[in-house]
Amino acid sequence: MSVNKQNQSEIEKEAAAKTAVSFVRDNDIVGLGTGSTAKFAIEELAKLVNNGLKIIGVASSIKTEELAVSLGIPMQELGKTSHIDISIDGADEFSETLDLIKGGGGALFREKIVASLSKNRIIVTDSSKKVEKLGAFKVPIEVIPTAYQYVVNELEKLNGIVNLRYKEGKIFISDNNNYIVDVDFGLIDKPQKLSESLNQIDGLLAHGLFVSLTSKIIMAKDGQLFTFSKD
Ligand SMILES: O=C[C@H](O)[C@H](O)[C@H](O)COP(=O)(O)O
Repeated sequence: MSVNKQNQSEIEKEAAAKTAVSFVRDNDIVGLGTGSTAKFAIEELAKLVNNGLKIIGVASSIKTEELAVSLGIPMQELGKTSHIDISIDGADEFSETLDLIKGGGGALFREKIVASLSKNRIIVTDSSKKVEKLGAFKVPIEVIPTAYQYVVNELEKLNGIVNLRYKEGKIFISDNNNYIVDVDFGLIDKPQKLSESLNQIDGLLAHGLFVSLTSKIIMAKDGQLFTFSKD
């Protein structure tokens, strides 16, 4: 990406994130996403908290927890949370049907739990994330190491090309001490069907296809805001 394109994408991410934060109300329990776009939302929320907004944050990753705590946002453990009023998170790809691919940063499992607990699920993105059909971005899948080879076999039966994720020369380990595989299924015609097939595989903890888990997507492009929602 050229420097200008990169700047443009950062500007778009920030604009979308700040808009999403305007939906947060006093006393909300707020799900905090992971990644470079969610980070803008967390920083904006922290400013409001320091000016008196009363919220409790719930983090979708260790990195987000550390950031939110360092900025002074009061936090509650995900495992002790039964309800989230609003969550704000990023995505790696989205379609106008509000289906997403997430997990580029490896946080998909906790992000899915946060989204599942949330009443109002807002996704914030720059314009590079919008696609006609999901699938150019390989689907991140979290795998319990003991089941690794079995899960690979099952993913190959679904015509997936499986790549174990590495970081800095070492196998990437998720916040939950599992592996991540990035799986190329080609362009995905039926995300719901693929999601259901993946959900059947023992040892596959979570996959990055988010279907029916989004209320609204806020995308910024060329200084304008675009909103995608079911209603
Ligand atoms: O695991 C990471 C998350 O799903 C992120 O929300 C996703 O990768 C988008 O990240 P970014 O906002 O940095 O593009």
